[in-house]
Amino acid sequence: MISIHNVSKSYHQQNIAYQAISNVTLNVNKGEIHGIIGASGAGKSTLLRLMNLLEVPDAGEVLINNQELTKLRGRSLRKARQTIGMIFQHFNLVANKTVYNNVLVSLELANYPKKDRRARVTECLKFVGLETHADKYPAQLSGGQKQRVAIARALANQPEVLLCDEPTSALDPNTTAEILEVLQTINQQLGVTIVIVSHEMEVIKSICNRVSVMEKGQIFDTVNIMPKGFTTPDKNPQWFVDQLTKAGDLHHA
Ligand SMILES: Nc1ncnc2c1ncn2[C@@H]1O[C@H](COP(=O)(O)OP(=O)(O)OP(=O)(O)O)[C@@H](O)[C@H]1O
Repeated sequence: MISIHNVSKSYHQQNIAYQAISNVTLNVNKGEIHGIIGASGAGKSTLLRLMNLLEVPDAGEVLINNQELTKLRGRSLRKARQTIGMIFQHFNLVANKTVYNNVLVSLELANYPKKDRRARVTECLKFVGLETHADKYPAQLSGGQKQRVAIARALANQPEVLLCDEPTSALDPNTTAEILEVLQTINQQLGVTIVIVSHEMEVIKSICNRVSVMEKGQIFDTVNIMPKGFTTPDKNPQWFVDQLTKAGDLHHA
């Protein structure tokens, strides 16, 4: 599905080159949820951004469905990129557009048939459970709801791959579980291949079936794992109290 061959990427700052990715080769198989984990600065986000050419590699090849992205330019690159959706830690929504229009933008950019746009936006918002929030603005939403809008926007053009850059790192544990559940449903019901970068071990262990561990711009190892699932979100205030007091080292005021 995604093949990265001998890819390298360096950043240049004040004439000093920093090698963020060194000669990485990686295959992400169709239908899997592939995690990328490692210490801060290991190169996780850079590797993810190389997969849709948000970062252009200095060397090596990036292929999606055997099509070499690194050889495409202009219109054909834009078309190939439509098979890849992406979501981010801080959602990247347009603040002065409604939820509906945030999703619509991605259809407009892809020249989606005009007559079908309304139905497609509504379908995507329904999928993430936000159809009643279409006229709200991002500032009126919770973090989890913002990430759902970003997911709806990423799904609008029916991508085959969804790249997720720290998708839950700005969210509390309960909202994290809700978003992981949405991602798992996208994988299972829509057959979308998912690549998820996270520094949170629990997040990676919960839904991934293959994980690459990065260190200093390289892949240290790739392992197959059995996703261990996530606990159902519990919003009951007593649950928070129990979590705080169960170790016995805190007392009620
Ligand atoms: N646009 C940039 N310009 C200069 N250096 C960059 C840029 N983006 C990343 N880097 C550097 O490349 C290295 C890898 O960064 P990257 O964000 O890919 O790591 P990461 O593993 O995702 O880290 P984190 O978990 O902290 O986000 C870091 O040392 C970072 O400072």
